[in-house]
Amino acid sequence: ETLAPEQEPVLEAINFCKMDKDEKIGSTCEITFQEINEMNKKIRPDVISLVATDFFKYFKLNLYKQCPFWEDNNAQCLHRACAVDVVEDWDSLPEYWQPDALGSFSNDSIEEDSTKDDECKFLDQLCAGSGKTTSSLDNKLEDESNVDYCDTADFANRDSVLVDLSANPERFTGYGGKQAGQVWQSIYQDNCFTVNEASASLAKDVFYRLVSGLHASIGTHLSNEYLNTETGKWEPNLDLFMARVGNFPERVSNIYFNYAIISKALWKIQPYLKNLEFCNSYDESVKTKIIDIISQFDSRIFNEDLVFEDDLSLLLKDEFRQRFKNVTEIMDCVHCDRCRLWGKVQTTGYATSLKILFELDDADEETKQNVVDKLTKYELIALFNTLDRLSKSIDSINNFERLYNERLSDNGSKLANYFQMDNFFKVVRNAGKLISESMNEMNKSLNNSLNPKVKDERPKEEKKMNEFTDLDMSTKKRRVDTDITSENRWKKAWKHEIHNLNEALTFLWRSYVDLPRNLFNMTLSIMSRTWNKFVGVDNYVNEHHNSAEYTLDLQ
Ligand SMILES: Cc1cc2nc3c(=O)[nH]c(=O)nc-3n(C[C@H](O)[C@H](O)[C@H](O)COP(=O)(O)OP(=O)(O)OC[C@H]3O[C@@H](n4cnc5c(N)ncnc54)[C@H](O)[C@@H]3O)c2cc1C
Repeated sequence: ETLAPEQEPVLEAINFCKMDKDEKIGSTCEITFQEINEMNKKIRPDVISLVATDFFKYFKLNLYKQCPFWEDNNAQCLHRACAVDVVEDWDSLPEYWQPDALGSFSNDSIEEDSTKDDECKFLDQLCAGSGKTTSSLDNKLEDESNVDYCDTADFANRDSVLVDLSANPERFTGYGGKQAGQVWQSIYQDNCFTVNEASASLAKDVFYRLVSGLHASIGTHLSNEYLNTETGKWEPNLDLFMARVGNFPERVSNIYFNYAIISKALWKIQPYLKNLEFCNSYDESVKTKIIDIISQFDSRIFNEDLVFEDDLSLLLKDEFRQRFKNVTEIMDCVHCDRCRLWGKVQTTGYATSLKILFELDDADEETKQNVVDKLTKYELIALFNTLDRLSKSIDSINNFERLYNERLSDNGSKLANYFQMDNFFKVVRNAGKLISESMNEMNKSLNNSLNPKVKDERPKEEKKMNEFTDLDMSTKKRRVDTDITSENRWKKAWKHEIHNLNEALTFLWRSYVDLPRNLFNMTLSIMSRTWNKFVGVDNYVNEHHNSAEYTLDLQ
């Protein structure tokens, strides 16, 4: 789509998130970026307090599972930041978590009853007698269903550990390099559907956006909580965010897209949540929070009916489900435990939302209720924690916007005129490729001029594009001129000439000043050479480099 002429000056003034806040976030979503920003502001406090409750802050995973897809040499990320603190110190838990308060529960009984989900029992006790959630978990573990988008049997594995998510925040760990790249590459490769390409295209698009949105959300968190080695504090790193996410509007928009997916899934199960009983003492407040959050959502946010609407739908849906299941299992190939933990939480959250979105519709009311009742508590925990991750990502993106503008105004340069607050999200309609390419280049030169230390990953990204051939990424144009305006070009040329003139005059001046010394050195050298010749010895006086010699620095 081409731009209306009156928009062009505004578009020239865009910085990294080249999206119009008033644009819709995708063809399957009747909602704009701005509407999601506003929605998120309203729910954020409730989401924060919900995931901090005892029901939602624990998750279970198997940290020792082998990578099922390729030969893994069991290497581990050994940074402290990669580690996960599992729940071992039971004494540190609040009173209502203690074995006494939980009746018959004890560590001995855990070891004896190894056929069941031990720590699940621990959680189940919290909701003792509360019916649905507890019993549905048990049912679920026995009932091998074919509507799952992730492997829920993992939650019943006796090697699994219970983890307090609030004690293991998702942040920068230092994990990366070839191994992390291999995991991402294989996740993106799962996007290659074999069924009829045309009918697969929308599903493929949804799949790609889900994965890319997850990737971008992780990138946002690791940039938002980055260890500043000078202060020892975890703080936002704007440059890192720009390099990983901010300079790629598509990635930012995929975070919003994932937000739409999760919130539509929650919107859809709202009528069937009545049977869920969380925990006696928290039941009411937890439920109230959930209802308050979901009541802010809007059914227009995502239209799942469009994704699998033609004849090939069933086949495609099966393939989609299996491929997404693979994505959740690839998490077992992640060498950094902390990253694996959050990767599992989020892929389980997405898998749960896909199950709700794509498996709930054809059923009658009773069957729908049954599907919701059968959600395991870990699926619910993952679903709400994934909402929290996305909600925090969106919050952080808005904060990075503020930091970016602050930096621009600190520089006090004329460039600030190009980046007014309102322009942050202004977009190139439908992210027209040509414009976005030139904007990327402009951002690059701006970043460099704002902060010479800015780490620009562009060449690396370009290099890696060969490895990620399935990714739909535009090829970057070679930069011809890094100046932004013709005014700047004249300024630069003027400075350049003045510098050269200065160099020439200094050179002349130094030649006159150095003349007597140079004449003396020359005479001495000729005399010594003549004397050596006269007495018949080799010439041992070599010309030596004069440190005082002035070199020209012409540009
Ligand atoms: C499951 C998982 C969880 C992780 N969790 C954490 C964590 O909690 N903390 C932490 O510090 N690190 C985490 N990492 C590592 C992190 O994601 C990066 O892999 C790492 O920081 C190295 O980044 P990179 O710049 O080399 O490129 P990577 O992020 O590894 O990306 C590889 C390539 O993918 C493409 N790409 C990048 N982002 C996107 C996107 N959003 N959409 C489409 N394509 C994209 C680019 O071509 C890029 O070169 C995790 C990795 C994985 C696989």
